[in-house]
Amino acid sequence: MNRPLIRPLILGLTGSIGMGKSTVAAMFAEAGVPVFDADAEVHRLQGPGGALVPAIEAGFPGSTGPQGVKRAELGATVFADPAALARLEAIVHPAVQAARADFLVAHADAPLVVFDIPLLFEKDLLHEVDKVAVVSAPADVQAARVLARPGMTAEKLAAIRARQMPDAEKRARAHFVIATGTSLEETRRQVARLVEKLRAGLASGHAETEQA
Ligand SMILES: CC(C)(COP(=O)(O)OP(=O)(O)OC[C@H]1O[C@@H](n2cnc3c(N)ncnc32)[C@H](O)[C@@H]1O)[C@@H](O)C(=O)NCCC(=O)NCCS
Ligand SMILES: Nc1ncnc2c1ncn2[C@@H]1O[C@H](COP(=O)(O)OP(=O)(O)OP(=O)(O)O)[C@@H](O)[C@H]1O
Repeated sequence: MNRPLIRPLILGLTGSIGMGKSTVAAMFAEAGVPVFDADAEVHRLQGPGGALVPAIEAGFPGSTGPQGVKRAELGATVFADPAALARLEAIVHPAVQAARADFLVAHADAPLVVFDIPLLFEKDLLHEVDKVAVVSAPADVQAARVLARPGMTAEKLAAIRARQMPDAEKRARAHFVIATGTSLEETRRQVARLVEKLRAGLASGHAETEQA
């Protein structure tokens, strides 16, 4: 990716389904840190009039309509067929990467930015970031949060978990772990401490694992 010579420190934020990544990303934004939301970007690119709609229609005829990509239908196709998923990713990922590069240029003066990337580890995107923070909560808390969502079932959750790297492995690979099984206030304090530390340039260059 083309980066400006002087650029912000890039903190990759990731975590498995229901771990609280979106909530924590909002806490970084509240603390004044620019946040790039990969999922939101994909939704924009695939939404009504989205830049990727024609290419996705060409690759997957019938998968789009006036509202852009019919995500649930396309998901049913590609999640059952790894070759189809790879074809979709080959359309989507370069566009997201370009949007990230633009975001970095737009925030070149910030000391710190966050790239919120749900599948950071799974899609091998470590080279896009300088440090990685993983949001994590106990498995029972994760399951309770996800199963409370409309339309979610234990079977769907199991299928999604099977496509994601286990939480313990993510934590082992992270530079920082942000615990979200606690109160929102405690998590907000962890985020504030981490922001302060990274902004101050105190984070060592080592791949240490620590609580934020
Ligand atoms: C296939 C699509 C349209 C389905 O959309 P839908 O809203 O139904 O599902 P959603 O995006 O919420 O994904 C559901 C779950 O599937 C998993 N998942 C999504 N994309 C991928 C992928 N490329 N590889 C593996 N798992 C994936 C995630 O763990 C997620 O929790 C959409 O997921 C998509 O366009 N994926 C390809 C782009 C991509 O890689 N996105 C990930 C963020 S960059
Ligand atoms: N300490 C905490 N930190 C973060 N979230 C918390 C905390 N305590 C409770 N929650 C709740 O847990 C839920 C987490 O949902 P959120 O959408 O942030 O997760 P996510 O990991 O982004 O999910 P997904 O990957 O499925 O999009 C929210 O309803 C949030 O209010």
